[in-house]
This record gives sequence, C-alpha cells and structure tokens, in this order.
Amino acid sequence: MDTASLQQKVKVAVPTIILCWWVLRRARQSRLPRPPSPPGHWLLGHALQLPDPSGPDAQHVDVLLLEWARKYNWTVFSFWVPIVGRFIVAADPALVRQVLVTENYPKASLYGNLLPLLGEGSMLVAEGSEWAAKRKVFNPGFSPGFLRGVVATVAEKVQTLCEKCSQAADSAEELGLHEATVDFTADVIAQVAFGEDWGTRGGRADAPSAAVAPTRQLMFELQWECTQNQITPLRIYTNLLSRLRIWRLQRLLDADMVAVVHRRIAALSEEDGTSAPSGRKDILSLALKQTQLDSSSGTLGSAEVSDVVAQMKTFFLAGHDTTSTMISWAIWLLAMHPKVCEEVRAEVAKVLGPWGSDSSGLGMALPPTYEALQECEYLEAVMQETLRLYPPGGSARYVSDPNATFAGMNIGNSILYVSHYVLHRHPALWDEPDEFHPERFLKGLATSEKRNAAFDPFAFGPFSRGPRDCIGKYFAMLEGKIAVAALVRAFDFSAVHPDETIRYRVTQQPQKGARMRVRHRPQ
Ligand code: HEM
Repeated sequence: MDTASLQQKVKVAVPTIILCWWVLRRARQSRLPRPPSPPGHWLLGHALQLPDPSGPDAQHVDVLLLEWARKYNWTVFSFWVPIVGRFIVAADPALVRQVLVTENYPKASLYGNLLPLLGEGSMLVAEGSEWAAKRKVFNPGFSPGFLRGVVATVAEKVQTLCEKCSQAADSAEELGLHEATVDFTADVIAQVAFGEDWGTRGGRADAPSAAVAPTRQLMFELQWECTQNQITPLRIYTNLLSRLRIWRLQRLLDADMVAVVHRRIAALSEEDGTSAPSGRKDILSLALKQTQLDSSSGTLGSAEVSDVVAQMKTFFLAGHDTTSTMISWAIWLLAMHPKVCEEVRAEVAKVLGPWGSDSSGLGMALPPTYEALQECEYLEAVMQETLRLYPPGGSARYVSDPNATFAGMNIGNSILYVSHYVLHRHPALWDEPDEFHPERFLKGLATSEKRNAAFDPFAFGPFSRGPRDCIGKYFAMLEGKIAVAALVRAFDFSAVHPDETIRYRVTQQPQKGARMRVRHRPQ
C-alpha cells in the first residue's frame, strides 16, 4: 500500500472511529432529556457566567444558582463547566431524597482538593463499609450523653468571645464579628475534640496573642491554601507553588497531630495505669478507647494513628468553619431584627435564669444546663431560620450510572449538587423566602402549605439528610445556642453593613465579616 492511500484510509478511519464511539456512548445513555439549563457557550459551557472566586467581592456561586432557579422557575436544572463536568442542581425535595437517601450516591471528586486538609481516609469522603466503621468509632463522641458534659466547656470558651465584644464596646471600635466567632469555634473544637487549648487570636484581654498554638496556625494556613483550590478546581493543576506549600504544610501539620494523638494516648495510660478507658471528656479519648478495644493487640499502629489524625483534622475543619458562620449570621440577623432579638432575650432570661449575670455581666460561673438549653424553643427557631437563610454548606454527589433518571429526566454522569441555599429560598417551597421569620419553625405557627416546608426533612436540611448527614449537628446547635444566648444577653449589636451577602468560600461566610458596633446592655 502506498503512503497516499494509507493517509487516505487513516483520514476516513479516525473520524469513523470517533463517530462510532460517540454513537455507542449516546446509545448507552438514556434517550431521556437532560434537566433544563440556562443559555451557555457551546464550548465553554457556563464557565464564563460563574463568579471568579479570586475576586475580592466575589459572591458565592449559590447566589447565581438561586437567580437562575427563580428566573426560570426550575427546581431541577443543570449547567456545565469544561473538564470539571456537568452539574445538576437539586432543589426538589423528591430529588434531594433520591440523592441523599434512596440512592445515597457517592461523594463527588470535588472534595479531593480538600484531602490534604481533611486527611486520607477522612470520614467525610470515605465510602461503604470503610465509612461505616469510622462513623461507628466516633458516634459516641457526638451523643446527647457526651454533649451534656460539653456545655460547661463551651460556656467557658464563650467568655473569651464576650470579652472581645466588651473591649469593642469600651473602645467604641467596630468588631469583626466573624473573625471573633471563628476564633471561638476553633478554640471550642480543639478543646472538645482533642482536649487541647489552642488559644484564640488576640486572646483574652489579659493574655498575650502569642497564646495561639502553632498547630492551629498550620491548620489555618493549610485551610487557606486548600480552600482556594476547592473553589477554583483548575488552580491545583496550574499552581505548582500552591501544591508545594500544601505538601509542606500538610507534613508539618500531620506531625503535630500525630503528637497530639500520642499525648492523649499517654494521658489515658497515666490515668488508669493502663491504656484502658477514662472519664476524659474529649472525643479523641473516647475514640481511642474504642479503637484500642477493637484492635487485637490493644495498641495502635501507625496506620491506625494516621486514620485517627484524619478524623481529627476533619472535625477541626468541619466543626469550626460551619458553626462560626452560623453564629455570625444569627447575630447579624438579630441585629437587623431588634424585635426578634428582644424575644430571644426574654426567653433566655426566663429559661436560663441567672446564667451570665455575675458582677462583670459576662460571667459563666453558672453555666446553663443541657436540658434548659433544649427548652429554649424560640432560640432554637431563630437558629433554624438562620440556617435556612444562610446554610453554611451543601452536598455534592456523583451519579456515575449513565441511565440514572429523575422525573423523566436523565441525571446520569453528573455531579448532583444539593444547594441548601437554593432549596431553602425556593419560592415554590417557602412563603416570603428571603424574610427572617423564626416562627416558621414553631410548630403551632406553621399554617400554610408552604410554611410546612420547615417540617419537610428534604426541603429543609442544613446538616444534610440520610446516613451521611452531619455527625456534629447536635454539637453545633448546642454551641450556637450558648454563644447567641450569651452575646444577646450582654450586648446590643448594630450591623455596620446591612447589605451583607455570602462570600465565595467553601462555607457561606458573611462577605464583609459581619462587622458590628457593640454596646453593653444594662444587667
Ligand atoms: C452549623 C454547623 C454545621 C453545619 C451546617 C454542617 C453541615 C454539614 C453538612 C451539610 C454535611 C454533609 C456534607 C456532604 O454531604 O458532603 C456535614 C457532614 C459532616 N459534618 Fe457537619 N456541619 C456543621 C457542624 C459540624 C461540626 C460541629 C462537626 C464536628 C465537630 C461536623 C462534622 C461533620 C462530619 C465529620 C461530616 C461528615 C459525616 C459523614 O460523612 O459521615 N460538622 N456537615
């Protein structure tokens, strides 16, 4: 065969093979239509319409998704980004149930960028029996029984947060509330999860700012680096320096965290003369006790230690970023709605009694009880309504089956994104979806059909639903209620930026930092 005829054959064969591959792929795929999608570019999809997360004023992508949902009146719709893939936004409770419960699709690979921060084998990304085994080890650390003992620790840590507010009130300077709540929740989770006092930035009025533990510093630096990649997925492939920084920070952090685990193992052994159970109130000790009991030798190998480290890193990240976001938005909303704030104050004074009313007006000498906190129904409704309007995060799952369907549409080969922000503000489900009405969550006041969305677990689910829901949900609510009760009891807040919106980060933080003017309240 001469070269010319060979070239001719190749010219015909290559397109034919590509065409056959495409036809076969289409044939394998269901012929059902895809969910509708806003107009996009034929080659770049919707990439150009999505916000640029590196911009200083970038609003969270969920703001755009809600705009699309409302403009086209869609509860299920799709958009696509080259290389990353097709996304389907699930704001229909029936699809949410299918994604999270009936099918319980696996987590999307988007979480991969967070792995150095979460740790290989993190419960948040593990699947199947591996995930179930991890969750079983840590469940006792989040049970109501354990949480009862945590109230005093949280109430003690809230004092530092109140002192920061007090300083702002005395000096008449604005307070960056979100920065302060991040400090508070990081301090709490380090103490409750692994029994360490990692201090807070700025510290107490009487403590040096150097009180922040270097491990916490490493954690925050790594978090910054990884979350940049998470919201700009292609950055990890293009920014070599970032990858090097991540590698270095991860090594340092993991070494520190292994030391934390060994310190706790040593403390357990010292307490009892054996490495057996102790009454220590931190989640790590409980889990170590369980892991040691499960292991045949009664001691932990390096693989087991690094697995525990992954869960600790996960708790630190998942436990402080989300909860601080919830507290900041709750105080911001209460500052914007003084009448609701007064009702919270009245309930807190009535149910929690003299708590927080020592001579300084800030004291936590008499922390509230777990039971009393459960009785604060209005406060609970305020926290729920806060999570409805500003849910800190969503859930991304991957549907690999090319023929998967929902309501006559093909949803296969896609990233299913349960955006709580879109779900919680969809006009098809909620009356006055953008208004702050805690009453929606008080059973007796849920009158119209739409208001009952507050009691539909698949229309309202800030902690996700199904087997992969948030392990820390009761812990977060407890911590949030204590913080909000303490803050509104002692201070009046007025929001510097009434036009706050949600920042483009992994969690949906207040973009302008929830800056506040703070005044003492008469005690
Ligand atoms: C307001 C506070 C919080 C919110 C809104 C929240 C929300 C969520 C959501 C939506 C998920 C599901 C994520 C997904 O499907 O990919 C989740 C999972 C998880 N959360 Fe939370 N969370 C909060 C606080 C906490 C706290 C305090 C902790 C731990 C101390 C925690 C630890 C976890 C873990 C480990 C998972 C993975 C659970 C699993 O896959 O089995 N979260 N959270």
